[in-house]
Amino acid sequence: MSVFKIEGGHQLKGEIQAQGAKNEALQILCAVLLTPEKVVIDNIPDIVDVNKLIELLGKLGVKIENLGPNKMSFQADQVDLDYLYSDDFKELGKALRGSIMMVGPLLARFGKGYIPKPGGDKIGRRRLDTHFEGFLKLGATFRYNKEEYFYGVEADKLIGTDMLLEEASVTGTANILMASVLAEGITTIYNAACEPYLQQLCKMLNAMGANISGIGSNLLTIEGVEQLGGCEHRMLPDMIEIGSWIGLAAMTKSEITIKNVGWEHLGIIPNTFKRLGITIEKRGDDIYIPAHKDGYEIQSFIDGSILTIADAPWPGLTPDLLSVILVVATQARGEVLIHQKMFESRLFFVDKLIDMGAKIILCDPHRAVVIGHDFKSQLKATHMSSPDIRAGVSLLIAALSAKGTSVIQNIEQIDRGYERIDERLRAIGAHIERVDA
Ligand SMILES: CC(=O)N[C@H]1[C@@H](OP(=O)(O)OP(=O)(O)OC[C@H]2O[C@@H](n3ccc(=O)[nH]c3=O)[C@H](O)[C@@H]2O)O[C@H](CO)[C@@H](O)[C@@H]1O
Ligand SMILES: C=C(OP(=O)(O)O)C(=O)O
Repeated sequence: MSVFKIEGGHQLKGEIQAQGAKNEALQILCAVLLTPEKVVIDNIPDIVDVNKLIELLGKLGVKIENLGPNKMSFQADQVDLDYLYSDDFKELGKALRGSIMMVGPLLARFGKGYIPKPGGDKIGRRRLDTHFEGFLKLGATFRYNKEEYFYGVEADKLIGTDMLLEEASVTGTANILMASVLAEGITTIYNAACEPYLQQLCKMLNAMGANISGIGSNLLTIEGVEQLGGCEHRMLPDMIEIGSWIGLAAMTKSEITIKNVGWEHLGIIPNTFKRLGITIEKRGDDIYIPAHKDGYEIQSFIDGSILTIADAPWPGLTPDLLSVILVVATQARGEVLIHQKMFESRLFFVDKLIDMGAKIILCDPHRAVVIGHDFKSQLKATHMSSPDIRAGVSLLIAALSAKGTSVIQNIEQIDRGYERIDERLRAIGAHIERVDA
């Protein structure tokens, strides 16, 4: 097993290109199961979770061709449904969160979809009720094997209906949407999640011949069609990675340009970093972050009270950036309350930051107050383990800004979502090595 060895305290400089979006990729790749025709996908991030899903598709019989860097074609014309009953599927299927989104397409096209309880980050309860309630509404039957943690849905035919989701679940909306595009009649999904990931999925499905309206809103209307065809699709840049690089630049006082970010899809993210006092310049489709030589100052609310940064379903702030925002605040001038509303175990990594000398009070599992050092005191290097993908990258950012050499274990968590992170960071001057432990 490898670890990252990081010598902190160096300024970085240069350009970094954002990879394709992980969470979009997981949806888009599942959608290839909806058609026997060829689907060409570009800007696929070369990361562990995505590669595992591609492996799963391959084992299901999907023909996969490499068409160049980050570009592949997929053809699901000979799907081997027997694979769904294999032990191999039970093992591989539970290795990532995104595999759950194979259920909707399989149910819609083949009348059955099975999946072991999916993995993903251990960041609190991650229920799947929204997914299965949606399938039930479309007419499917549901069974769950408690011993094996194995879920299954079956239906001879899906019938469109109106549904109001209990919560705007990202993967839940994608799953139900992919089932309903081939259902008979009209389906409406209200309280639908509408992240750019989902907008992209809707656009792709329409390019395949689906009839979805309301894209980008929380009310999707889907007129079912009998079959879908092939298409070409290009993934957006990963907004979570972009946010991570903004945080990295500020915290290491580095001048960094993030190339081709897809500004119009970043929502509230740039403004949230501006709230922390970080200067973000739009240069064409790039983000330019100057070196923050004099630090950065957290804004207060208009009435002078302490700023709160909280997550919310899109177009609110994605919960996946709160860990990065928290770590960046540890060197800001001022204080902020970080409120992680969605997940109850995502803030525990702050213990490590406190060990490194950060001033943080964990008020409860959802809220932490951060009092910034204004660079008057550097964080101290330490040994730490990456608990989840975003806490992992946040600890990595902390280590790059800290004094001395840190070691991060369990870096598979970071590799789940960040493509060749060590190599790309070295290219802009980071002192980071992947070493065998
Ligand atoms: C593979 C993938 O795409 N993963 C993302 C997806 O996970 P995922 O789709 O699993 O997450 P969900 O959107 O279903 O829900 C996330 C959590 O937020 C809670 N919740 C959700 C909606 C809501 O309106 N209120 C609410 O409290 C849920 O109960 C759950 O605890 O969306 C999450 C929320 O953006 C992200 O953190 C994950 O990176
Ligand atoms: C929580 C995340 O991923 P997953 O849903 O795949 O665990 C994430 O990307 O931050």
